[in-house]
Amino acid sequence: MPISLEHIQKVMDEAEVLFTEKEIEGAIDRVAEQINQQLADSNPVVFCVMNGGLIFSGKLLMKLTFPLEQSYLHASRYRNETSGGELFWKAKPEISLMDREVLIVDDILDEGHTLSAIVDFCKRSGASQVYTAVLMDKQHDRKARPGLKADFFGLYCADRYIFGYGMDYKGYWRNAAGIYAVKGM
Ligand SMILES: O=P(O)(O)OC[C@H]1O[C@H](OP(=O)(O)OP(=O)(O)O)[C@H](O)[C@@H]1O
Ligand SMILES: Nc1nc2[nH]cnc2c(=O)[nH]1
Repeated sequence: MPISLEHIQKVMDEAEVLFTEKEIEGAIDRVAEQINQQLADSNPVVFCVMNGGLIFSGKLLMKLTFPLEQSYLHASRYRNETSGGELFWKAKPEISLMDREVLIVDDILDEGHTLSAIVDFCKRSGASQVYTAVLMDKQHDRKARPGLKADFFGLYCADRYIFGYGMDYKGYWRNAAGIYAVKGM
């Protein structure tokens, strides 16, 4: 069934604000500071995980103050749905990862299957070290493996379906300048 714009607007009107733009920008500053301290001499290639990682990557990259290369990859498990399925590669990295330090930047670590599969792929492709950075870490006990964490993360969020700052609700509201939870989800 096609999604109605009325429904999309209603979801925003009824959503709960979890984090304001100011709070998120503070978190991005903190993540950037940690990455600047740890990766400054590593000449990394930084991959944005499309689509959700777009806004966090863009904001983060401008705060990194050392030489790096930037690229993107596109792997999706949700494909505009609100529950995850099989990982589907839409674009694998084009740049060689052989003997490179790699930083993967994504919007959210939920169950972590997406990030784990991307990290495994990078290691199999010859990366010497793979780091991960996510804006949000969702709190629950369904992680792909117990204790799974990103190397760098911005904020913890509740076990709700969230959108904004790159994260979508059915393909919409990636542009929302805050992080919102869908009512009832
Ligand atoms: O930790 P997981 O449970 O694997 O979920 C996290 C992934 O889900 C979202 O991607 P999605 O597949 O929705 O694609 P998108 O980035 O295009 O929204 C998000 O951007 C992460 O990549
Ligand atoms: N937009 C969005 N994508 C996700 N992918 C995994 N969890 C989420 C979530 O809560 N929101």
